[in-house]
Amino acid sequence: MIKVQGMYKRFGKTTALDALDMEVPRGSIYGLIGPNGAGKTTAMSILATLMLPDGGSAAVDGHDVLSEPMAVRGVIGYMPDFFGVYDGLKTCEYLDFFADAYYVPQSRRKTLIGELLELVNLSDKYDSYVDLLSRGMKQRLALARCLVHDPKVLILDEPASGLDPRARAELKEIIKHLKQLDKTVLISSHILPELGEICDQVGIMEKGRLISSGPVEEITAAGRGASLLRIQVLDKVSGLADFIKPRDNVVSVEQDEGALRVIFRGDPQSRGKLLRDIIEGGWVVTEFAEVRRNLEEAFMAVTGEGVLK
Ligand SMILES: Nc1ncnc2c1ncn2[C@@H]1O[C@H](COP(=O)(O)OP(=O)(O)OP(=O)(O)O)[C@@H](O)[C@H]1O
Repeated sequence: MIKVQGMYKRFGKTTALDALDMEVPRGSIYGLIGPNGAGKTTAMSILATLMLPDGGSAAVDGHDVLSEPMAVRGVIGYMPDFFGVYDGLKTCEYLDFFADAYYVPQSRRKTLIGELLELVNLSDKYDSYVDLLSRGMKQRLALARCLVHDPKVLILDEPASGLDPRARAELKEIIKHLKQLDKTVLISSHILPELGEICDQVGIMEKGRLISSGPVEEITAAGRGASLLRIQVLDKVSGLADFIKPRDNVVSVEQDEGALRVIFRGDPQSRGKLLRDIIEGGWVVTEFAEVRRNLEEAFMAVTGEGVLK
């Protein structure tokens, strides 16, 4: 549904997108994950036809973003990371305004607005002023606004940012519902474990490139050949952490109660060598196993990032 090929974008000396390639399958919920400044917003703005790339190409539902921007706008609903609502407008008027902007006939608007407010759990706010809604409600209203023209694709830039856990959970449920309505959803976020739960596919972005992508299970299982090992020994655990840290192929070592969680980027032979070295170092090994990582750990293994928002 979305295809980006070799896309470049520079702002002065900053390269925001550096030959970005990305494919979002039709009907999927695709999570775009990356640290601040990775280029997520830039990529989404270009797909939303609000910014021109310096090179490369992108198409949404077969429409080229450069040569057919109006066709692209017809098939997408875009929710930016920061948006305003208008003072003195009621929720129903706000949606009516956007439905009008998308040429929805007046005769259909009242029913449509009722349906959209129901979809985003705001039916009881029909007559409320939009600037008085809570942040979570404004976020849901913005999502409803993206849907007035029944687009096939939704491009949501950090929709969960700044929301409390309950509001995030509500948003997640709505996004899952959108999938049932056959929408394709491209969503960016820093809230990695949550994205893992709702996304079918994930792309990990760093420095303007997609450095890893695929089904969530694949990314969490194998992020670029890195694996998560759980190592348990009878005693001297902290000594073992110091012993392992400087070794080849070791990305990070964390002590988790009595065990070590080691992100290791090496082939089975080098993993075997690590085990042999530990035993020869005098430790009694009671567990040495690969465990499934959550999305956050996969992200860190792939990007080598230690700090996340
Ligand atoms: N209008 C602009 N002018 C100058 N530099 C920009 C502009 N927009 C983005 N950049 C730079 O391009 C890079 C990518 O920014 P972008 O906002 O796309 O990243 P992001 O992944 O969305 O980050 P965040 O998670 O913080 O929103 C950053 O280095 C940013 O400073």
